[in-house]
Amino acid sequence: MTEPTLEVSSLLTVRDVERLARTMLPKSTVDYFRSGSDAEYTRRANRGAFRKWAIAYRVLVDVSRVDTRVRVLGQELASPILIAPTAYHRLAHPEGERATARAAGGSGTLYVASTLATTSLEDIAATYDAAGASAGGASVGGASRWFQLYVHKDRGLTRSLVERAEASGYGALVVTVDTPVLGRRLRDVRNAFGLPDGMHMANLFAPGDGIEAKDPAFRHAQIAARHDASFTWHDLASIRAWTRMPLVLKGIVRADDALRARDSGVAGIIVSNHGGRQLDSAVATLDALPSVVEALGAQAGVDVLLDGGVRWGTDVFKALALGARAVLVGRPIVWGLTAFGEAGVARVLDILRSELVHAMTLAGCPAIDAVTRDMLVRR
Ligand SMILES: Cc1cc2nc3c(=O)[nH]c(=O)nc-3n(C[C@H](O)[C@H](O)[C@H](O)COP(=O)(O)O)c2cc1C
Ligand SMILES: CC(C)CC(=O)C(=O)O
Repeated sequence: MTEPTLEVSSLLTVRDVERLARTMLPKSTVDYFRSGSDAEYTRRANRGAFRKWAIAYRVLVDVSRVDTRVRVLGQELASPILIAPTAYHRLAHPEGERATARAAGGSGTLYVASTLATTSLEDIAATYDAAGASAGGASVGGASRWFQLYVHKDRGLTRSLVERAEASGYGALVVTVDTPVLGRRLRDVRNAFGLPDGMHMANLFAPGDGIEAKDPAFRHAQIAARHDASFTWHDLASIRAWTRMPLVLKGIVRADDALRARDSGVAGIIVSNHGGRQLDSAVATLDALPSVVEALGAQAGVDVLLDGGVRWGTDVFKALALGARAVLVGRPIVWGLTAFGEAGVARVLDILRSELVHAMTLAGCPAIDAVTRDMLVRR
């Protein structure tokens, strides 16, 4: 890892942040963060889908004040831009998830902590809340941090993760449903990607656990082999029985699955294809969004979120116009963390938020409920 030579304020776009971060990391880490699976059609398609829409802006609207507040799972958030769960933040920066949690908590941004964090979920929770408290309490109380769950074959382990998340006051449980097995990221295979010595999956193993000692550079391919590929809609009921946290399903791209999720009593779904890292040739998330939103209807009681390829404020605008309640960003956060730690994550959030405000201002939309379907035309 090398030190950046730029000031954080000189980074004007998410693209600038990524460009800098990629010069600072070993190749195998850049490859892990960046890659999609196989031919990477879906990773690219996620971006391409945003380019297919143009904004038919409105004029002569009072946009002297623009309000980006939204309600997600009944909670008011200052902005519809959330942090997607991503693994292994200590690969990006020595402070890892703690730096991400401080940036998120300090700005009141909703942070979804990963099962595969390199910091324990208890530590992330405490760090997030402390940052929220010192920033004026905007995010105290835990509702603005959610925990992402990978369902393991070991039901006892899975259940203990859920119980620990509940005990730590996480506001929702995000069950990732697109990873029964790991997508084939060719660069990771070729690089024999694994965690370096001294870094571990803090929610799953304690340092010095027999399992880690046997294989210190525990390959993440082996980790995903511990996921329960037999997990079905039917088994979701057992997770519901373990916790009072609302459930969110992450990785839905079909209308019928969205309806099934609603019928299973989930509070939210994330239209996601894992950033193009799982099934290659999977439909781009922005392309999948309208059918999901239409199937659920306006009074669905299920909040629809989206991730995948969000890199500009105008991308956020487009996803909201097509019916998403909010969006999550994955890689941009990891690049920000690499470049400047906590300040880098804060910078990425700030760039996207100000770009969204700018887009809403120029489009004649003073509040999120003005960002409607008719604001877009197909290119
Ligand atoms: C490096 C990396 C690690 C990820 N780790 C997880 C994870 O642990 N759990 C999960 O549900 N999704 C994980 N994802 C998927 C993200 O939550 C999200 O769906 C995706 O990154 C969104 O696309 P974007 O990176 O284009 O914003 C990961 C993605 C990346 C790039
Ligand atoms: C080991 C993987 C399941 C972690 C992950 O979600 C990812 O790298 O996309």
